[in-house]
Order: sequence, then structure tokens, then C-alpha cells
Amino acid sequence: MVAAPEDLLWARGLHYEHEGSPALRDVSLEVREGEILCVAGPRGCGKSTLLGCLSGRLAPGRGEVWFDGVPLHTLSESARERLRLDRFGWVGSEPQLLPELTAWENAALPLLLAGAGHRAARRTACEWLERLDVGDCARMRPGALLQSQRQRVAIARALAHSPAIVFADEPTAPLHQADRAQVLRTLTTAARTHRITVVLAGHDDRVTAVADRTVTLVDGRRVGADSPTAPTGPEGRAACSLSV
Ligand SMILES: Nc1ncnc2c1ncn2[C@@H]1O[C@H](COP(=O)(O)OP(=O)(O)OP(=O)(O)O)[C@@H](O)[C@H]1O
Repeated sequence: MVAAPEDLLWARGLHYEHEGSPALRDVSLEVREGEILCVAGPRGCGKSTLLGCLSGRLAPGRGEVWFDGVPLHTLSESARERLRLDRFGWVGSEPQLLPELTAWENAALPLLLAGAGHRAARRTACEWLERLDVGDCARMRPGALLQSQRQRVAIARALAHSPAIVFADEPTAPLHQADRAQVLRTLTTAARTHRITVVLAGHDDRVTAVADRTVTLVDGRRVGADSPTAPTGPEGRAACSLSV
């Protein structure tokens, strides 16, 4: 089986075990360029493990992961790390910011690690903080921010280096109900506007509602047919790309 030209990420037959206990069983999927794909399913079904394997953070016991024609599963650890730094963004369910750095310094980290100059990295990071409605927080440290502001800074950090794809593992889990929809909308609108592909794990309807397509896991296996959940044509995207 081969990837279609529109597939940016492609996985076949993934198996993963945590300490001998199977978490993924023969999972295959493809992610199209520019798509927002939701990985849904009940708690413990393997969503985080799947995102870990797709993003090169975890090495599957069996199976293949191809990104943009590159076989992640055969790359050395250092080559995978380089690829992750250059082309991938990550948003976890906890913001995981460095407490000693300001918001803009946190958001600028991937740019600085990629070799950008200090001034250019600062300008780009601050632009992203503005787009994500936390521009006023640029000089503040994470400890002085609300959880929803910290998560926006983490999203800015994931997007600032213009990755090809962002993996977001339950990015709204720690937020209050009122903040959840807004943070999700901010992430997905920014991604659509900048043509960044997103793989999003979550188990509530809000997450599936912002995605173009949803794949479901149960007990480590992919089940059912894909469900399209939002308009994927140019009209649908345009409607979602007005503000960020
Ligand atoms: N580090 C680990 N060590 C041992 N078992 C683990 C580890 N991480 C996950 N598991 C187990 O692997 C299975 C899949 O976990 P995973 O976190 O991928 O699921 P999930 O769908 O993301 O869950 P949640 O919705 O609760 O985040 C679960 O049974 C979980 O208990």
C-alpha cells in the first residue's frame, strides 16, 4: 500500500505496548495536508500513544510511520528529534512552559533552537502571542498567567516556527468549560489560516466538531468508518479563517 499524494502523514499497522500491555493494535491511518484530524475514543483507548507514535516521540513496536515521504520508523533518534524540532509542533494537555522564561521567550524557543536570530525570534513569537490574544502577557512569566493564557502561550510555541503539522493531545483538558471552545477555536483557526495540518486527540463533542474528519479508537484498535465532521472545502475553511 502506498500514500496518496495529498497524504502528509501516513501510518500502517502500528502496534505499541506499555510495559507489556498493548496500547495500540494494528492501527493504520493517513492525514491529508491541511487537514484537521480528530482522534477520538474513550479514556485509555490509546489516543495519546497514537499521537506519540505519529509524532516520533514513541517508537512503535511494529508498523510504519511516514511523514512527507520520510520513514520516521527507520530514522535514528537524533534524526527524528531534528525532524520534530523543524517540522512538528506539540501541544499537550498541560502547557509545560519553562517557568523561568517569559511568555515570549517560551513561544520563541523552537525558533531559537532552529537557529533564528534573537530579534527575529522575538518578533515572530510576539506576533503569535498577539494572534492568540495573549500579546499583553508577552513579558510575564507562566506563574503569573491563568491556565487558559498559559495554554495559549503553549499553542503559540507550537505554531511559531510554522511547522508542517501540529499534534495536540487533549489541549483543552485542564481548562474551564468556558475556555475550552475558545482555545480550540483559536488553535484550529490559526492552523487553517496558516495551512498547518493538525492531529487532535480528544473525547468530547467540541473536539470532533472543529475537525474535518474523526477516527475512533476503542481498546487500542481503530473502529468504524471515518466521520467527516466539518466542511473541508474552500468555503468551509474560509469561514473559519477570518480572525487569526
Ligand atoms: N506510561 C505508561 N505506562 C503504562 N501504561 C500506560 C502508559 N501510558 C499509557 N498507558 C496505558 O496504555 C493505554 C492507552 O493509554 P493512552 O494514554 O494512550 O490512552 P488515551 O486514550 O490517551 O487515554 P486518556 O483519554 O485517558 O488520555 C491505557 O490502558 C493506559 O493505561
